Amino acid sequence: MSNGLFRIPEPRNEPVLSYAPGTPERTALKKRLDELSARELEIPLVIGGREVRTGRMAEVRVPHRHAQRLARCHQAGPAEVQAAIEAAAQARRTWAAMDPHDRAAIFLKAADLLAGPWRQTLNAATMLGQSKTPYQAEIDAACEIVDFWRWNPHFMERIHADQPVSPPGQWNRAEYRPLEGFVFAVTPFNFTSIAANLPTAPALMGNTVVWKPASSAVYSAWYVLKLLEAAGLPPGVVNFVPGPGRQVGDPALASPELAGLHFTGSTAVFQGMWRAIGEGLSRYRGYPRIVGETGGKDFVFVHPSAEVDATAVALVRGAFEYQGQKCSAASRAYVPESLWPQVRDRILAMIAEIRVGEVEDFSTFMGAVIDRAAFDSVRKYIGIARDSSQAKILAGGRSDDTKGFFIEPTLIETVNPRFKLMEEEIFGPVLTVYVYADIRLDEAAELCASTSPYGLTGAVFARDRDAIADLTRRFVDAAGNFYVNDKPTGAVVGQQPFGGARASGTNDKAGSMGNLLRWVSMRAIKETFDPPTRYEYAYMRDR
Ligand SMILES: NC(=O)c1ccc[n+]([C@@H]2O[C@H](COP(=O)([O-])OP(=O)(O)OC[C@H]3O[C@@H](n4cnc5c(N)ncnc54)[C@H](O)[C@@H]3O)[C@@H](O)[C@H]2O)c1
Ligand SMILES: N[C@@H](CCC=O)C(=O)O
Repeated sequence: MSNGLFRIPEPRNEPVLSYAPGTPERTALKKRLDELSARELEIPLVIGGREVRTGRMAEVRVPHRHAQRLARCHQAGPAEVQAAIEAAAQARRTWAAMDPHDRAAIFLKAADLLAGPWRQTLNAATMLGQSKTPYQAEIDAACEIVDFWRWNPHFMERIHADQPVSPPGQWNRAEYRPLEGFVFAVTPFNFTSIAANLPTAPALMGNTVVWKPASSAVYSAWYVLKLLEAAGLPPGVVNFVPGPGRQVGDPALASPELAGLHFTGSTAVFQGMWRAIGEGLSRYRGYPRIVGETGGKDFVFVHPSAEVDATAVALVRGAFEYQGQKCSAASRAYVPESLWPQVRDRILAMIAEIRVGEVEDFSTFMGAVIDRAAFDSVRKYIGIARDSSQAKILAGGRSDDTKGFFIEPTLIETVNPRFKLMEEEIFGPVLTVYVYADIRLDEAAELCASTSPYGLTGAVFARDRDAIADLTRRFVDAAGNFYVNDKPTGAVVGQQPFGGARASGTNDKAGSMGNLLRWVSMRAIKETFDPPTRYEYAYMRDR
């Protein structure tokens, strides 16, 4: 332990670079894209710091150019999961005992490496593997990961600083112990930052981790792991076991050593995992901590006092950036009929300009959706609108999978506020709008608050201050991240802690003290300096 009350450096958010023509970051990113694109990787498992090759292979392809194979990835199964659990147990002995400042230093160093020499590797890997544009990669794979790794040590310090009072004669202490067992981190395809944060937040708090990345994002996940190794993360702290969901998930959840699940992904998968833990409860040493951030059906509610241009831009960016594949994406909007013609025409004008294509072409605003399953699923939803008398496709709706999984930004108007596309998560570039009569605003707000089972993000556009206050109150349970006059995407660590309630998850807020508290188990220590030496109490003395 340290002989000093060390202070974690004050966190600050990593500035977002512009990649504008002529900037050094643009040149560096293009060079790195060329370098990564020129070679195919073979991605092994990494268990206890050793590379493991199973020979059972999955392919990683570029979503916007699916003829190109980026990598072949070895797949884990039950035997490798068991080996990863054992490696985590072995590493826990020294990692849990390590001074928290030393653990923090590893992640702070990783943050600096990423802000500097590793930045364009993670950005390029995310662009190629997940079809993100330079800006979308930068805010995710560079800035948000750096932010997680700078802010989490700060939050850890604040947790450790929270100590009980000590009356005279005693010293009371709170110790924030890591959980007794391993944490299973299961990460989604759509954010490299989530892939980086889910294993490392519990690790920072002294836990060791078995990490299952999403198969469709294993390419950038591999570089996250290599960066952590470069920053000095000891072997066995994070064990990397890519593979099919159930092949990896079932044995991990069945292990008596499971102490926590850190999940982000779809609601259905999370609910299945929760059930599996519940049904097997008696096998565990304790009660596994379950943290899961899941799906959304995020809304924009437009008040008649809203500013048209700001509303239209928020809808376009909120709905179509990263092809609508954000849990926070605007996918349903409620617009008053008095504003709709102007808002609609502004959106149509922007959609007409938007370029969809290969993200290495820096003039694109959108790339491809992640894979064929996503492509088929989004097309199915568009087909439902096309076939319905209750909906009209105002723009987009076409798709092309000849070279990549491209889907046009699609604007749909429906006359049914409970139309399927107003209720279900689509996870693609589809925005459905219900136009309400201005005099029926109350009813529209009630519909907006109650239509979907989710409660992740939502936004209100209004200039009228009373309306802002009123709608903020009405939507109190409808969104864990609520925006006023801003799009519902783009939360920043340390600024808007992220997560939703209802079917959207446990709302433990990634990148906050709340999340880190789930990975520790407090021990209260009381030390008495001059303990009593007689058993009687004072009131007994007149006997
Ligand atoms: N709320 C949030 O913060 C947030 C953030 C990002 C994504 N999401 C949600 O994630 C979803 C999109 O991501 P996705 O397509 O990667 O989600 P997904 O649920 O298909 O997969 C998530 C992870 O779970 C794994 N998995 C699937 N079945 C499993 C099983 N039976 N056992 C163990 N692991 C299993 C996958 O391989 C992947 O690693 C959307 O619903 C989106 O809203 C939510
Ligand atoms: N935190 C991200 C969304 C993550 C989910 O996909 C945002 O705020 O847009």
